[in-house]
Amino acid sequence: MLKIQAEAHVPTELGNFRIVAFSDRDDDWMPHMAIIANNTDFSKAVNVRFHSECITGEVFHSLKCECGPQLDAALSYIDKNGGVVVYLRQEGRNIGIINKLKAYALQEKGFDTVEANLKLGLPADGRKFDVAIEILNILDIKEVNLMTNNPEKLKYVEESNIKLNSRIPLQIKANENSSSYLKTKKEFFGHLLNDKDL
Ligand SMILES: Nc1nc2c(ncn2[C@@H]2O[C@H](COP(=O)(O)OP(=O)(O)OP(=O)(O)O)[C@@H](O)[C@H]2O)c(=O)[nH]1
Ligand SMILES: [Zn+2]
Repeated sequence: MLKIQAEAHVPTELGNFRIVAFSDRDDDWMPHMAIIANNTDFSKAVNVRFHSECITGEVFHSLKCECGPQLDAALSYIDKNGGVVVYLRQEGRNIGIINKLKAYALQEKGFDTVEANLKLGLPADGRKFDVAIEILNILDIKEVNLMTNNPEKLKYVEESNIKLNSRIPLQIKANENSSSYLKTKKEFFGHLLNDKDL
């Protein structure tokens, strides 16, 4: 059963957070995590982001996607307004970093982000967000303002026991590398993105 395995306070450049690791195993090297701002008021709707891991964007500052700036924006937002980032170990929309790099290699040949996954025999998006809902329940969060542009994440909350109070858009302006990736997100996945920043 998923449970809190460890937690500690960590000061960061973007704020002081409590970082909590969740797993059903105490020897899990890749646990899901919650990054919780100190000033979070759990008696009101909590600002929450479900964020899927992207090592290329968040650690290596890749310009192919907007995951790094989105994560930083979400952390800065919760530092100011209270809230929780649920960091999910779903690298590459849950196909893993090896397959994501294979997909990137196909993208170099002209396939878009969805076509590349499909050509590898993998789903366009292999994620489920039940585990994020489970984590909110463990944290006893009853109502959320969800920081996302992804309608699928909103649907998971709407269909859960947690109340969706509002959506907080989290759109990062495209650069020349990320523009086609973001356009595919809007066209294929129906992401709620403003055209002017694509
Ligand atoms: N397979 C694949 N995954 C990618 C690619 N680019 C980024 N990703 C992954 O896409 C995921 C993006 O996660 P999120 O930012 O949480 O989710 P999102 O669906 O974009 O929704 P919001 O950001 O909430 O609007 C991460 O797991 C990235 O590793 C790609 O070209 N191919
Ligand atoms: Zn990314």
